[in-house]
Amino acid sequence: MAISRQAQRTAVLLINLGTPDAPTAAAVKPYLKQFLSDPRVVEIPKVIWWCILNLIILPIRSGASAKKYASVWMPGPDGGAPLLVHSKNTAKALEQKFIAQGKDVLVDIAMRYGNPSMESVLKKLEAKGMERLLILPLYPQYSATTTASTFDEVFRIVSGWRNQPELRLIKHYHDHPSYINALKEQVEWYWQSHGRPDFAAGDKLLFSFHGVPKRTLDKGDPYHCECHKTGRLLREALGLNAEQAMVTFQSRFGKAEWLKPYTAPTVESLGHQKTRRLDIFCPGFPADCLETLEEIAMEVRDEFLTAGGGEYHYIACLNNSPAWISGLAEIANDHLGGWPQVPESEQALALSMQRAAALADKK
Ligand SMILES: C=CC1=C(C)c2cc3[nH]c(cc4nc(cc5[nH]c(cc1n2)c(C)c5CCC(=O)O)C(CCC(=O)O)=C4C)c(C)c3C=C
Ligand SMILES: [Fe+2]
Ligand SMILES: [Fe+2]
Repeated sequence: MAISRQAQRTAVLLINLGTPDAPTAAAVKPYLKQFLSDPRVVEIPKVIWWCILNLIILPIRSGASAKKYASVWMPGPDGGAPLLVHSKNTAKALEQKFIAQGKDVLVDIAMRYGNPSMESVLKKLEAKGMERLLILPLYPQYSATTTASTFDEVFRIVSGWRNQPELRLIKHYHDHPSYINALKEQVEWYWQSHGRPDFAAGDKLLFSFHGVPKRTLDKGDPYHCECHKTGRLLREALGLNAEQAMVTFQSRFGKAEWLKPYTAPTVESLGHQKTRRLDIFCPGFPADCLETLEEIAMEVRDEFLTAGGGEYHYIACLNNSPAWISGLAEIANDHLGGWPQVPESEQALALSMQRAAALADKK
């Protein structure tokens, strides 16, 4: 099919990790298989890992994970996997933000694993006349396991195209003032309605980031440093010290050593110490997902309470918070600068079509 390039449009593509299509073992299995077969994610020799994955992990984990997904699945016609629902809402809100700023930018969301696949969304954008493409991974901290894998997949897909778009990539924004400000506002917004912890009385705030194997740090992956920088900047923005607000790493997978301190044992030990109140926030996850809603808000909560801890407060991820949507627009705008603008008449036409489509969506 011949695709019109007359529109010369710029697109911002948000990319998140991915999630199964349904909370069932049958749907979780292919998603996990695609995810865990990525050599950027699991760096174990191919043949050995193929056997472990297909003969042990997938048969056992698919069913167990499906039950966990079922416990957080969002109901209703706009429901589904939380990661997808929140990421889609973020893309819609960002598109609205650009329209309000008078910018003609296409915005969409794709998943690295599962659906909507990066390939299908890129094809859709190509059909809409995309000529310039900004990749914005929903990973504020760079890691080869996530960001690099996403970039690899973009290159792989467009390498097959005859007419390629101009391409820009956002590597990280772990210390971007707009991101830090959105995190700070999210924590303070929670405290406005649930009271602020009494840090002088020993209450704690914990920043839990997704873990990665320690050997990735030894090999030079900057993820660990970037998580700590985010943690420090957020702590300073909230006026707290390193004892009051700690950084930990969650979601350990397998037997190898991962980044420490681990979230669950830290929380358990705070429970044993009879910590009066523990607030926990996941700054590295822009969207709530299985790892935050099930692991942190349910499993780790139980461990804290069982160990003898007092109040446990889970602070939701940024999701669609106004400060985050403004922050994302600023992060994107920093990288869109200098790209040729479409002629004004074309831009006005594209914008009015976009507005009409947005209005039709609302109805
Ligand atoms: C080898 C294993 C894994 C690495 C390395 C890893 C890195 C990593 N992951 C995220 C973000 C997310 N991970 C999520 C789920 C998830 N992660 C792993 C394993 C590794 N992650 C597994 C097996 C799963 C699936 C769930 C399970 O079966 O327990 C999610 C949530 C997905 C959802 O559907 O809600 C996110 C988000 C980051 C940021 C990261 C490295 C920096
Ligand atoms: Fe993960
Ligand atoms: Fe988990």
